[in-house]
This record gives sequence, C-alpha cells and structure tokens, in this order.
Amino acid sequence: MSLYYEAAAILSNTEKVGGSLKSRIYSKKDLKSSPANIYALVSETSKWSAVLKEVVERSGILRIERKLDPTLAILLVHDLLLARRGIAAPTKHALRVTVEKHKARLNAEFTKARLRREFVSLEAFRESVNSGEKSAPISATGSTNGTSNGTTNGATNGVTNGATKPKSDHRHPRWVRVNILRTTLQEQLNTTFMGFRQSSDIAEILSASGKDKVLHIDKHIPDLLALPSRFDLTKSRAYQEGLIIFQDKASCFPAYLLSLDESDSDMIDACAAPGNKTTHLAAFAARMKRKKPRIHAFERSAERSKTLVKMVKLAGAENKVKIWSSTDFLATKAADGEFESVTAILLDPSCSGSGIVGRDDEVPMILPRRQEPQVSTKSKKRKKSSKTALEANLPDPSHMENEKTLEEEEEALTERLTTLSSFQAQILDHAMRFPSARKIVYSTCSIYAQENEEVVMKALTSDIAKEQKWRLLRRSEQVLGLAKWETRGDKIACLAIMKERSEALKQDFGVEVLAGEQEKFANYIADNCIRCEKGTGEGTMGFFAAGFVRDFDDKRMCDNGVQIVEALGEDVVGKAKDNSIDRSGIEDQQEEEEWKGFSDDDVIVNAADEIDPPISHPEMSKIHESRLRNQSQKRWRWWGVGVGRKYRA
Ligand SMILES: C[S@@+](CC[C@H](N)C(=O)[O-])C[C@H]1O[C@@H](n2cnc3c(N)ncnc32)[C@H](O)[C@@H]1O
Repeated sequence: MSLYYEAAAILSNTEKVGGSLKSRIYSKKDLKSSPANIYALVSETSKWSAVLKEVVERSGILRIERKLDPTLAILLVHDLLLARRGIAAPTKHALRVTVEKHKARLNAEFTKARLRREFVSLEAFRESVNSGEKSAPISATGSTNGTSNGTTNGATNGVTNGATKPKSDHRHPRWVRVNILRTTLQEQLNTTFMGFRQSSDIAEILSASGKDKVLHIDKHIPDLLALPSRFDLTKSRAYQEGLIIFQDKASCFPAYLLSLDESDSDMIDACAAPGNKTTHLAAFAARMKRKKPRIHAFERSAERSKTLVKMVKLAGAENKVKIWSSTDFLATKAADGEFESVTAILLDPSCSGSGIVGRDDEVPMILPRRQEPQVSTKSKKRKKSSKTALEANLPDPSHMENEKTLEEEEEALTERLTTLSSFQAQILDHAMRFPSARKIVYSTCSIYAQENEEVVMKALTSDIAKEQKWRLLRRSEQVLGLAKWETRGDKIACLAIMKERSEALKQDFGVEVLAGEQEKFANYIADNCIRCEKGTGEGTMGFFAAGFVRDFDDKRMCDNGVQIVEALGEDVVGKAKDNSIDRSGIEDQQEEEEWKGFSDDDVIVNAADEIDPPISHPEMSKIHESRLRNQSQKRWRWWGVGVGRKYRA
C-alpha cells in the first residue's frame, strides 16, 4: 500500500525537492516500493488524469470519503478502473475498501466519460489515450477544453487542480539529431525512418499521434528531425547505438552558432555533461578538412562526468574529445599551454532550467477538486448567521496562507536567479580570458532575462570584454539558419536593464543616455540574441543563446565602444565626469565570494536530459547573505565601469 502513499507524497513534493519527477523518485533513498513501480503508476495516471478528474468529481467520492485526498484518490481510481490487477493492496486494506465501495459509481462515470468522447470501446479509448490523443477534459457542454498536457502554472510538482486551461495547445515533438559521426541523414531516412512520410509543416508533427509515421526535416539546423511527441524510438537500434541522439532543437543552436570553420583550432565545452552539445560540436568539427581539432570537455560533477564519458563514447566522439572529468572550468588557467590553441568556447552553464519542457510539464497531473461535504441548508444558514460582520470582512485565512507561500516562492526565485546570474557572468568572464579564443557562445535553457540578456549586457561592459575586445556576434554574421530564426532576445528586458543601469550611471558617474538611445541600444542587443519559446508552434523548449566574437585583425570592428556607438549613432550623449573608479575593491569582493558550487542531485537518465543541478548546497545561504549585502552596489559599479569608460572616451 506504500506504493500509493509514496507516489502521492512524491507528486505533492511538500519538501520542495528540486529536479524532475523521475529524478526525485530515483534519488529518494528510503522508498519501500520499487521506483520503477512508482514512476509507472504516476506516468500512467498522468495520461488518464483529465478523464479521471471528471470521474472522481462526478462520482462525488471526495465529498463522501473525507480521508481521501485528490492525489491519492486519482492514483487509486486509476488502478481500480484501468490496472489489470486493480488496486495493489490486500483486499481488506482500508484504502482499498474505501475506494472499492464506490466501484459501481466510478465505473458508471468512467463509461460516461468514454461515451462523451465518442469511443465505442474501452480498447479504442485506451489506444487513443496512449497515443496522446483525446484525453482532454470535457466541459459541461461536451466540448474539449484542452489537451492532456496540463499546465502547472509554475508549480514545481507538475500537479494542477484542473481548473485552469493548459498553457499551450502545442505538443512538444520528439527532436532527433542524426549523429553524422556514425551515419548520415540519408542513411537514416532509408533505414530507421523507412516508410515515414515527410511533412514540410512542423504543425503536422505537433498534432500527429504517437503512431503516425511522419517526420519533418528541420529548416534551421542541419541533420535534425522532428517526430510526433510520443513516437517511441528508445528501442531502435539507431538510438541504442548512438546513430541518432534525442536533442531538442533549441539545444542544437549553440554548437551551430559557434559556426566552426577552417580557421578554428581547439575548442572548449566548459559545462559539458550529459554531452549533447559536446557531441554536436564534435560532429561539426568532423566536417573540418584542414585541421583535426580537439574538444576539451569540462564537467565539474563526478557523477555527471560518468554520463559524459558514456555519451561521448556512444556517439563515437572519443578520439575528438578530451574529457576533463570532475574538473571545475573556473579553476582552469586560461594561459595554460594546453589551451593556447583554443579558438572557440561553448558555455552552457547551470541555469534555472525554467525553459525545459518536461521539467514541469513532464508528468502533468490534472487533479480533481476537493469537494466540500454536503451540508444541509439549515446548518448552512446557521453557520452563515453566526459570522460577525467583522469576521465576514476578514480575508479567508487559507487564502492568506497561500499568498504567503507565493511571496516566499517569489523571493526564493529572485534569490536563486541572482546567484545563478552572477555565476553565469563569472563563467563568461573566465572564458573571455583565453588568449587565442575568438568565439564564445553562451546559452541557457532558462526563460529569465536575469540569466540571459542581463548576463550578456554585464559581460559586454565588463573590463575583460573591453581589454580583450570582445563584442556581440551580430545577427547578420550568424550562420544562416540562426540569422533567419525570428525569435530574438527580449527587447523589453534589455531596455529595462539599460534603464536600471542608466539611472545608476547618472548618479554615480554623471553619465546620461537619452531615452531614445537607450531603446536603440536595447533593440540592438536583443536582435543579436536568440531566444526560443516553449509551448509554441515551433516545438522548442525555452532557450537562449548569444555569441561573442573578437577579430584580432580589425581593431575598429572589435572595439566594444565602437559597437555601442554603432548601435546608438555617433551623436550619443555621454557626459561622464572623470571619476576614477577603484576597481581593486570590487575585485576583492569577487574573490571573497568565490563560487562554492551547486549540488548536483539530479539523476541523468539519458543524453536527452538537459539537466541543471538544482541549488541546494548548504553553503549557498551563506553566499547569498554576503552577496545580497554587496550586490546592488557591485552591480551598478560593474556596469558603470564598462559603459562609463566608453562614454568618457
Ligand atoms: C546545463 S548543463 C550542460 C548541458 C550540456 N551542455 C549538454 O548539452 O548536454 C550544465 C552542466 O555544467 C556543469 N557545471 C556547472 N558548473 C561547472 C563548472 N564550473 N565547471 C564545469 N562544469 C560545470 C553541471 O554539473 C552540469 O552538468
């Protein structure tokens, strides 16, 4: 019986453990039931949850059985109605008895739910739900009001009360990258995908069922295919032998954006595990004719390093990749001879993972609403009249409790983003120090501007960027597929960041950027950045990528100041006072706040997992405290140093 309690507890995630549902199950040490059984129960119930919500609500069992909570109820009702052996508990177990008492009523509601969806048999209904088709909730009028991809409204446990409409009507396709280190696109089309119809329209893939043999060849990234979301390729020879790799389209942007050419030498993948981008880089490197570059792949976590080793081997990239297992990229010496010929760096650091599809939508569970017990009209009236006028005007205490939790959650998120953003800026700063590097691609699977545009803007105005003449890779210079990609950086966020700092600039240094020019600069930055949105018709996860370059030969081109002037026009106003800034104090602070690292407690399941370690290191709270104390002053100064100098120039 622990199976149902344990599954319900993991779904509720009251301890707010980070990571995907799968990793939460498999990393929990004290489970009595098998993790595989728990995961199977939860994911099967998830598929049916829109239907089961209706069945449970219409049967009214939550009103009668007060000890049953909605999560437990939906799991038990799933097994009662749909599992071959029914509820997995002794016949006399109290929970089993409680639910089985209502078997006739539940069965009747389940049949009605099936007929409302116009399925003549249970088999047809099952087949459809398993392929991800019509399990959508049915409204009172009988029309569907969403898909089974229930929304979580930002909740971390993947559970919704079913009252809200799912966020998006788009399914997420199964993206498959053909690994050209082992095969070719044509070979895969002739073998693994033999008999598949090719569709030029991604929309067709998004709406296809798991059984449809249809694929779409992506028009932005080479050797990338989209298949229906539930199409199972895990048992195919091609997947098991590394001929194809599951990799979201957005996650293919960074290696492609690095646009390796014959002038490139060695490269670094600074945050490599599980290795999707490392092996993608290796695939591009394999196309280089003149040189045989080496890829240095760094991974700080020992556990993840093992996965990296496996994935690199499976992809056939061992002879191209030097794996630096359990090695912190930040601890490398940029001037070390080993890295003297590194020309390109890929930075895909730990992030909030907020863009990942499958983290919060992975096992969407649409729960039935709690139902109040039926109270007789008489007692209702009595209750109502006993409330004083004052009591009636007080907010509902349960609502207050919710508000507090939301506030706390928001605060925790802000704190987390601040920490991540400063780590990301630090790693970008470090990458800019490699003497021969002339290309860097920075990426995250985050939707938050703090981890994206803000990091880019900080980096652009950092001392090292100015010293080493790094600038943003312009859209017009990007590889064609990505220059054509229409979803660009967040202009509004860029403008807000610009304004925020501009005010500080004015106060600290007397530099003023006129409103119109701020907008121009913000648009310029945003247009050179690339974003992917999740839940759109493009079928990508939420993602961000930006490139930085420096051209050794053309000093004018690579001058960061020139770039800003270029964006704003020569007549930009900059009335900088000649304030000399004591940089040493700022550097000392940064030294003190040396990065202590994240706890990497996610379980890596396969190479398709874009896993970011949740932050739960006890050292973190100490770092936060000191960081928060110093943060705002430091942030303004950091920005001020770069931009201030430019305007003084
Ligand atoms: C977003 S994941 C990378 C995903 C990977 N690029 C891919 O496409 O498969 C970030 C990884 O960077 C690692 N990491 C974080 N900080 C690091 C550091 N300072 N040095 C090396 N690895 C780091 C984390 O352990 C994590 O495995």
